[in-house]
Amino acid sequence: MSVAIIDKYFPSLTEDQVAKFLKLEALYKDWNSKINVISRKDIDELYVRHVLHSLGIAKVQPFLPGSSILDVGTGGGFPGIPLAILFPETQFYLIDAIGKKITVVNEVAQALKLENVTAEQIRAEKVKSEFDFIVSRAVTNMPDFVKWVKGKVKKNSQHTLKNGILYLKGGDLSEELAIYKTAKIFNLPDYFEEDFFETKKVVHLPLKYTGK
Ligand SMILES: C[S@@+](CC[C@H](N)C(=O)[O-])C[C@H]1O[C@@H](n2cnc3c(N)ncnc32)[C@H](O)[C@@H]1O
Repeated sequence: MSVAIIDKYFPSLTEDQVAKFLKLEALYKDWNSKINVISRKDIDELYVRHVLHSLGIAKVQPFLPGSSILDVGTGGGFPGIPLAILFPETQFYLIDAIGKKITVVNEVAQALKLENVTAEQIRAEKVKSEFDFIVSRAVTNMPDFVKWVKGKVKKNSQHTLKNGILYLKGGDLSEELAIYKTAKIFNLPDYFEEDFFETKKVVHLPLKYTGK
């Protein structure tokens, strides 16, 4: 399936954004042959399985210009790169524990002239700054994730949600979140279970992490 599928769900893209999305396929096919960042069986479905899936976050939370987003465990740049194309005036900080993956992210960001992307090899636990939002996809279970990102969401964000994490993940989230019912870390049941666009996957997006 081609880049046209993005236009179906995001019809107001500029020519520059369409051109950037279009370039992703060749870039990732080339980089994936050198450093494996996307599973081989998925690379032909890049736009649906990776790009649109990442953009599911935009459906729930459009980011404001000037806001800052941390992408934890970005791998080859998901969801950070597609979101950075969609929100060119939002600053994205993409991190991963593995240096080779950050090499791919930097090369892709440079090829696309994405000036709103900074990428670094660093473990999530070591990040010191605070962000308006933390995004992530398929990295770890919720309890570990919460430990890593605790204290990294701004208390007074300009966003209506105030602060939050948007984590695309599968698995039985109700079980993983059960321990938070008493801790009140999440305002349950404030999380989404949706089949975004044509990804044919149910993903969970926990919202309104209170950061306490
Ligand atoms: C399954 S991959 C997912 C990559 C990407 N988010 C995606 O959806 O394609 C998980 C990634 O998380 C990274 N990771 C695991 N633990 C991490 C940590 N503590 N800090 C930063 N990155 C981590 C791994 O190196 C790996 O690249």
